[in-house]
Amino acid sequence: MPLTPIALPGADLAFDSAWLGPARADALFARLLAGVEWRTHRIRMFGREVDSPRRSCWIGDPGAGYRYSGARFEPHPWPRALLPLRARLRDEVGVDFNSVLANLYRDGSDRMGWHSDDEPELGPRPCIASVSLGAARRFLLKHREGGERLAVELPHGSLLLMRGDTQRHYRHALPATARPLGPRINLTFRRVAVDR
Ligand SMILES: O=C(O)CCC(=O)C(=O)O
Ligand SMILES: [Fe+2]
Repeated sequence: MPLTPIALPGADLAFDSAWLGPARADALFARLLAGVEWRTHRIRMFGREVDSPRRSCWIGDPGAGYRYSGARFEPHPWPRALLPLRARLRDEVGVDFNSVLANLYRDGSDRMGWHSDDEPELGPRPCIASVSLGAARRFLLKHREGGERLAVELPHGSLLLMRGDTQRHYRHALPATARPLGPRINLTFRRVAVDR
């Protein structure tokens, strides 16, 4: 299936609901679930440090680190299973992503609050490629000032691209759901400035 634009004023979104076929998506999900060093990260909420309501792992090239509470952390090395995705995204999207934030939502109560991916090391108009595996969840976007809102269901094997001014104008979130759901893995491929 091709990447298809999703119309949303001030954003630049493209979506493929079946970027990975079911067999590939199943295999990748199983390998990442078992093979990634999933950890509960500490995040700042309302000025306090709390456990994030999900498991995560930063993955990337040496030096493509991430900043947290003033410190810079080295990412985990790329699992072999992710290298074909990186190469395919380079070909199809034209971006050589050098890092990935992997998130594991163990069930419907795991979630991610409203935020923009607007860290300075991503640059002013970042391209972020979001691959989803496992249970389908609702992804929300909300304009910072205007009333525009969008909900997209992200199924197993889907790819959502956020480009251009999307992060500048919009926040996004993955809300909890009361529906009984199995685990979901999300991979956000990013290109960060390398600290060398
Ligand atoms: O799980 C998702 O679909 C969103 C993840 C996200 O927004 C992020 O990693 O910054
Ligand atoms: Fe995000």
